[in-house]
Amino acid sequence: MSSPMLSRPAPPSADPPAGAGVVLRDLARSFPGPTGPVHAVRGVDLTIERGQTVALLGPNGAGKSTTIEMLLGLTRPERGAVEVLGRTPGAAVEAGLVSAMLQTGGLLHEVRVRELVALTAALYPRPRDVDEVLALAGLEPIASRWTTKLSGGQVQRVRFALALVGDPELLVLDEPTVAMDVEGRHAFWETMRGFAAHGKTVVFATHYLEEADAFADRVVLMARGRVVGDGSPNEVKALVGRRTIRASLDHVDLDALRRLPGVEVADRRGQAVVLSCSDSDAAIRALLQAHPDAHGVEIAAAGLEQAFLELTADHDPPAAGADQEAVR
Ligand SMILES: Nc1ncnc2c1ncn2[C@@H]1O[C@H](COP(=O)(O)OP(=O)(O)OP(=O)(O)O)[C@@H](O)[C@H]1O
Repeated sequence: MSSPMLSRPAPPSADPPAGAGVVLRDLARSFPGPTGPVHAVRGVDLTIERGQTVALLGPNGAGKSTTIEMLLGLTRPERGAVEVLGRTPGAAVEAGLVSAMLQTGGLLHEVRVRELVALTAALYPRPRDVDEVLALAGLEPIASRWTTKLSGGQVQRVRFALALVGDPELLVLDEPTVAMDVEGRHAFWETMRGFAAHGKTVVFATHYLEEADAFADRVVLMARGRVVGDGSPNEVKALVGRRTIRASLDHVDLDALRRLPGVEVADRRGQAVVLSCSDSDAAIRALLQAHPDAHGVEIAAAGLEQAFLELTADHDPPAAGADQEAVR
């Protein structure tokens, strides 16, 4: 992909865009690979309401970027249809309704940060105030720096400013916080929260389970070119339904713990035992009855990572040539 943002001149128009945020219907796309076609996206159906913040979560090669490229009209689908704010992707971009922050693409050289944000603002019919955007993206201290003199995290923040300055209705972000440090990531998501609170639609791809969990209203799990789970972060976790009980117990027989009702797996981690449960209510009752001396007892819902691993395990055969890697 050649550009970190989509920013096109738009005819001035005050008409509110109609329709759902994004509709993807039976989208499919494959690429030629060394051992046959790589089926990057294999029939994705998704409707994203306006105002939703949706995380596309999946491991490397799941098809997130290809889906995003089709959503933005940068890649033509082999099959299926895309509608963005009631229009074709191209028309939505032309109207200045969509901005994107993609994984690749450099910044314009020979300009300073502030100039670049101002130049981009001039492409849009109703841009945001440049100083406000510089402040939102945490760029005030480096506003007069040349774009060639920035760290990876600073480049990401500039790209974020460029995506925000057009005040789009839909913001599409492909792994936006890669290269940001923890503080930068935190500030980024705080700003995104403010953006989404104005009723804007946000779609972002991420490997970071905690980001999807903390920021999205809805998590769409993708694996091997398909949607394998879809719901709120809590619903996705409930799809698996597993909970973990952790307790400190002296002199306990792990095999006996494994035989307790509702317990699937029992492990020892230092002083504690950890029980992975299919029925945590039954398991905790049985555990406390058998071991009234148990202390430091904690029950936790499954993380998204566990949900992801269970939902994608042996779902279907891998796409030809598609590398399967673990989520971070
Ligand atoms: N232009 C292309 N040519 C050939 N294969 C491609 C191309 N683009 C994507 N692919 C392949 O399609 C599959 C899906 O890739 P895609 O980039 O959409 O996944 P992803 O979920 O975004 O992964 P990542 O998290 O690593 O960015 C991968 O196997 C990838 O190698």
